[in-house]
Amino acid sequence: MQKLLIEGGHELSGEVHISGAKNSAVALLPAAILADSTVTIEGLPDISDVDTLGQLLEEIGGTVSRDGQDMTIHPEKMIAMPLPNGRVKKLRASYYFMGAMLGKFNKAVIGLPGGCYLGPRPIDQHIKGFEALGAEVTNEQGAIYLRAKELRGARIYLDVVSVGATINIMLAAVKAKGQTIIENAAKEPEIIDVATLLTNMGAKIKGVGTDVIRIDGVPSLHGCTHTIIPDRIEAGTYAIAAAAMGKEVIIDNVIPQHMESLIAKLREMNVNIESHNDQLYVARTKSLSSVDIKTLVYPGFPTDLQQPLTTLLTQAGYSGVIIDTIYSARLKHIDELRRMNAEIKVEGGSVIVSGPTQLEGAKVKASDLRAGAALVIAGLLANGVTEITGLDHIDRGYENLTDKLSSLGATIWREEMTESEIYQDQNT
Ligand SMILES: CC(=O)N[C@H]1[C@@H](OP(=O)(O)OP(=O)(O)OC[C@H]2O[C@@H](n3ccc(=O)[nH]c3=O)[C@H](O)[C@@H]2O)O[C@H](CO)[C@@H](O)[C@@H]1O
Ligand SMILES: C=C(OP(=O)(O)O)C(=O)O
Repeated sequence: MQKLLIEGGHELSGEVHISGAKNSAVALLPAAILADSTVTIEGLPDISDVDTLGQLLEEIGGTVSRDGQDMTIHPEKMIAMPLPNGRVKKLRASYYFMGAMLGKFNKAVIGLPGGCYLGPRPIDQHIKGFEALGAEVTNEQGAIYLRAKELRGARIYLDVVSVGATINIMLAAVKAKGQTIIENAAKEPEIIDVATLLTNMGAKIKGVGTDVIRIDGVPSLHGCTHTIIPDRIEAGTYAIAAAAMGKEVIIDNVIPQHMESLIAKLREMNVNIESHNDQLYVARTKSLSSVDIKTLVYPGFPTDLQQPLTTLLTQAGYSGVIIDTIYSARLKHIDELRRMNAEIKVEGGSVIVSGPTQLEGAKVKASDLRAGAALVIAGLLANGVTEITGLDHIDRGYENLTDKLSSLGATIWREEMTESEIYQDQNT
């Protein structure tokens, strides 16, 4: 087990290349199950979620080969292997095996997913969708059992705008008989990416990127090659790091239109940020202004950048208020930031961050992926050395974080933990 060490106070400059989007990757790979022939996904990020999904595809009989950022999946010999336990618990997106296997085999057994703890993360809307398509769904000892004689298109209104439910219902519906209409669908760019793959596989999908998606079922889907979109959350994390410590940072391989809410907020904070083609240019300014932030579904401010932005707000004058309307309990970074001298209060559903504050290096723990990102940015800002544990979370979503930040001039490295450090870490 390793820990991450950061000696703070070093300016960032240079160029960082953004990897493929985690939240697309984790849906594109299960989507390959639906094809009858070979699917290649190009530009995948080198993160543990992708490794785990590759292994799960092999568990159900797929042949999977990896060539750098590309993964080729041969689905011909896949079977409806039950996956009630094991790897499915390591990540959130294993829930996409429900929709994809139901769509392909009319049955699936998938253990309830893991992933970041952000407060309760129900999947009732996914299940409502599967049932509307004709599946019988039961929860037996922590695994979801899905069975259908045949899937038939249906009109499904999502009570909550959900990325996972929108994609999962698309996966289950693309081969169902007749038309499926998803109303109050989510509009995230990753959903469009998945629909693009499915369309290239032969699916008939209209309206993606709006809140009504229409799917006309087709009897079979074929293989294809698909290139993933860049990760707007990884790009946003580097943009926030550059706003904190950047002399001049170029963030390469981004779609700026996917990042408008963040760019607007950073400008409101007085950060120097410009976009040009597929690059962002970011530099810190002498004084940052506080802003208030409310996370919303896309195109609103993403909940996945709420925690990193909290760190930046500790550097801004006066007080900024953050309200996470998607995951109100996504707050586990706060105590850790307080250990580093941050002044943060939680009142009702509001997080009030005061600043500017000189952060101090400390031993802290990443309780989830973006809490980890928030702590890394705090480490870049802090006096002295910050030690971060809980790297398994960070490794789920950030490719080569240490190398990417080192190449920008950060002093950051990983070290093996001693047995007593591991013991202490596991008991705190
Ligand atoms: C793998 C992946 O893509 N993860 C992303 C995805 O998670 P995920 O797909 O799990 O998040 P959702 O969009 O489904 O969740 C949005 C909100 O809907 C609620 N909800 C969701 C489903 C459901 O059946 N019932 C229900 O009540 C959730 O509790 C949450 O409050 O979108 C989140 C919101 O942008 C991001 O933080 C995650 O990074
Ligand atoms: C919450 C996240 O991921 P997951 O849904 O995979 O847990 C995230 O990417 O910030």
